[in-house]
Amino acid sequence: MDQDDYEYCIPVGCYGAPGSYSSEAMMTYFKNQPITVTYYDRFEEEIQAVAAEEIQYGVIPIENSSTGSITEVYDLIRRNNCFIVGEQCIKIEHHLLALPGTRLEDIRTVYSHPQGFAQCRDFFRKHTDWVQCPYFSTSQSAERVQREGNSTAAAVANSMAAELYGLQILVPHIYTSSFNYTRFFIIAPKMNQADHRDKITLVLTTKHEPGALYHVLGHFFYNGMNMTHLESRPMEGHPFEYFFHIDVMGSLIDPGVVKTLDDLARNCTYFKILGNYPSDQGGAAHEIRTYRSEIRTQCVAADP
Ligand SMILES: O=C(O)C(=O)C[C@]1(C(=O)O)C=C[C@@H](O)C=C1
Repeated sequence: MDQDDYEYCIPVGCYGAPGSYSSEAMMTYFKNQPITVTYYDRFEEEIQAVAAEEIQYGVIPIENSSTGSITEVYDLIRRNNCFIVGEQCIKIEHHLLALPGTRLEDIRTVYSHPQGFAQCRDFFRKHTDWVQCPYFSTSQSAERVQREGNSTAAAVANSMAAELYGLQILVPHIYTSSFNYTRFFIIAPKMNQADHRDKITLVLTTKHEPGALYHVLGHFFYNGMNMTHLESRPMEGHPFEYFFHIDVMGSLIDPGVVKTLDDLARNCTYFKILGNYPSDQGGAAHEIRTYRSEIRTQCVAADP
């Protein structure tokens, strides 16, 4: 590789370390594109690096299908000057990893990202004598078990981490829900201008009065815009008042969508578009849509 090749690489930030689910999402999203990766221990450091334009993109988890939103990331994206330019869903398959030769009865301590523990709640209910130690990412938890050479420790992480850090899969598939997916945001210092962007993420506040949110939702309903996510986050210093983070299908290229959002913004006390980007159409997103329509069909069949 010569100097020109290095200059061509896209600088991407990623949470955790090689083998983290975030790195899996990054590799899927940037497949076949030359990237140079900087890993971050904390979501905040990564988001600030994007806002400061130290990296061109950041890959960061936003919500899990079983345990819900990674609320800290919502707050950080809102507070820092960065935009959502893409999304990537991946299937999450946690295993219990330990040093080769470790027996299940030897385990005393388990390391993982808090989401790893939350997504394997039923498994850990059977092992209440183990100390659950929240650590950075799942892959850093695996790396710690290897580095410390501790045969009473284990980590919750994926098979890629097992391979990278020389651990054995002591108990496979320890996640509670077999339908376990995490959605990641791809963030950047500037908005995505791609033609095929079809999803909008925005944040707003309303007056503290009856029906305020109902009127917000009405704008989407009357203009045929499908809302796919609503998250309320507390407003610091204003007890029990909220920022509403909303994902809705639409493109800012469409004048009808722009008019709907203009009208909506006029009725809000705060309004910011955090991104307009192409929705994930990949394998995991397809599995989720298929599962959803199967469930809907079953519900209709059960309720004639
Ligand atoms: O720890 C990792 O490997 C991560 O990429 C973080 C993270 C998360 O924060 O949700 C990502 C996906 C899984 O849901 C579990 C952990």
